[in-house]
Amino acid sequence: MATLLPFECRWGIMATGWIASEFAKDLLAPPSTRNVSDITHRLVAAASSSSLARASDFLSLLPCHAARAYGSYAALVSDPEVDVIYIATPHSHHFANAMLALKAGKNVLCEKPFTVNAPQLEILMKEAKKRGLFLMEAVWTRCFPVSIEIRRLLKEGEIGVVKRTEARLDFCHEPLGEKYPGGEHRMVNPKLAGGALLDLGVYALTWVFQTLYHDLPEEEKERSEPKTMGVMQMYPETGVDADNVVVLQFPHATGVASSSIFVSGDNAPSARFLGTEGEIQVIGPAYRPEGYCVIRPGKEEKIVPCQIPGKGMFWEADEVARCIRDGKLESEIVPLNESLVIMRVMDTVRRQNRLRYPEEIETTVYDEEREDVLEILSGSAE
Ligand SMILES: NC(=O)C1=CN([C@@H]2O[C@H](COP(=O)(O)OP(=O)(O)OC[C@H]3O[C@@H](n4cnc5c(N)ncnc54)[C@H](OP(=O)(O)O)[C@@H]3O)[C@@H](O)[C@H]2O)C=CC1
Ligand SMILES: O=C1OC[C@@H](O)[C@H](O)[C@H]1O
Repeated sequence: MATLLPFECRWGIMATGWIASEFAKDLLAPPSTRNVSDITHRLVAAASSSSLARASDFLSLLPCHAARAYGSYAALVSDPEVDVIYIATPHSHHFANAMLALKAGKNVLCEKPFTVNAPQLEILMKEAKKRGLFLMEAVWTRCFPVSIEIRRLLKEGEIGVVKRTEARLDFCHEPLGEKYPGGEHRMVNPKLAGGALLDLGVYALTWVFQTLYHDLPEEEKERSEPKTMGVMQMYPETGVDADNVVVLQFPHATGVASSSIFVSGDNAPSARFLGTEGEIQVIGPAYRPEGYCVIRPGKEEKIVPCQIPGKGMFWEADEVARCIRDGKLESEIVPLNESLVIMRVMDTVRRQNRLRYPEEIETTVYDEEREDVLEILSGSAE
């Protein structure tokens, strides 16, 4: 009997910072450790905009001996062996970097938040569609089996009708002054589109949208874009938001999403789905759910821990591989339109709080010279 070989997805990694390295390690973990046998991943190449040596160093720490190192992103997107580019640069650069990859004919998985604003994302979506390429925001959380399981439970009425979702991501683990000296770190740097909302709030909003919007019938989604009201407290040194609370009014339910670098996380659940017959709580941080708890009046609490054999980024990579294998241009788990609606919500909250980034990174104009402009702007040019 013929055995079907797994589909091999060939990756190029753009940038060599922290998350690029975490992603690469997960990508190269044997799929069997998570009971996956239909696809495999190969890391074909990685590029650094700083130097070729940095890309080589990055690869030398990984078990991928034949992978090629490039000293520019342009060289990476020209590699004919690469099927999909994973973009792991700061927020400010996503639009230009994704355009570079799409224009070179590459499928794209782009780190969160997708872009600086919704109009930039609309341009990326048009470009991908025009070229018949796959495009997805790397909201890895959505691809966790536990997220899929929670969505199923809510859909099946485990806690009745969900009337409110509350989600939060508070990320102050150290005194702020020590963590972000000089305000240069991407978390607080306006030139890199920093701030709690774009960096962390996107996860809290993801839980609101996965539970109050994702499973609505398509024809209902258009009239269900929520009314949005958000407040922010600013990081004094740089003027980006350090703390925010966003209230979303859907026709059928309410969402509250908050995120902060001022507040330290505690043991409270990172998300609560409140229904007419009980609630489900997410255990673990909003970006990396480790389990859930079902609470119903008069019944025993049910705690369900979920195993994560690694960091958990392989599940989004698996989703990308399967979509590419099946010729899909977008993922049903992380749909483009949902990323766009969330981006619009973040635009609204920024407008309400007068948080605007430098024009050079809010722009919807793309030209190849932009790469240099961005480097000068963020002070990273050598
Ligand atoms: N999914 C998740 O859990 C996480 C996602 N993220 C997201 O990943 C992205 C990157 O975050 P992270 O890895 O922490 O950031 P890092 O600062 O560690 O890395 C960013 C990399 O981008 C490249 N880069 C290109 N231009 C610039 C520039 N002007 N300034 C700084 N870096 C530049 C650099 O790589 P090179 O020099 O090689 O080109 C740099 O190493 C962000 O979008 C962030 O929101 C971050 C953390 C967790
Ligand atoms: O995406 C993220 O996840 C949580 C943190 O590790 C990180 O700062 C943020 O960018």
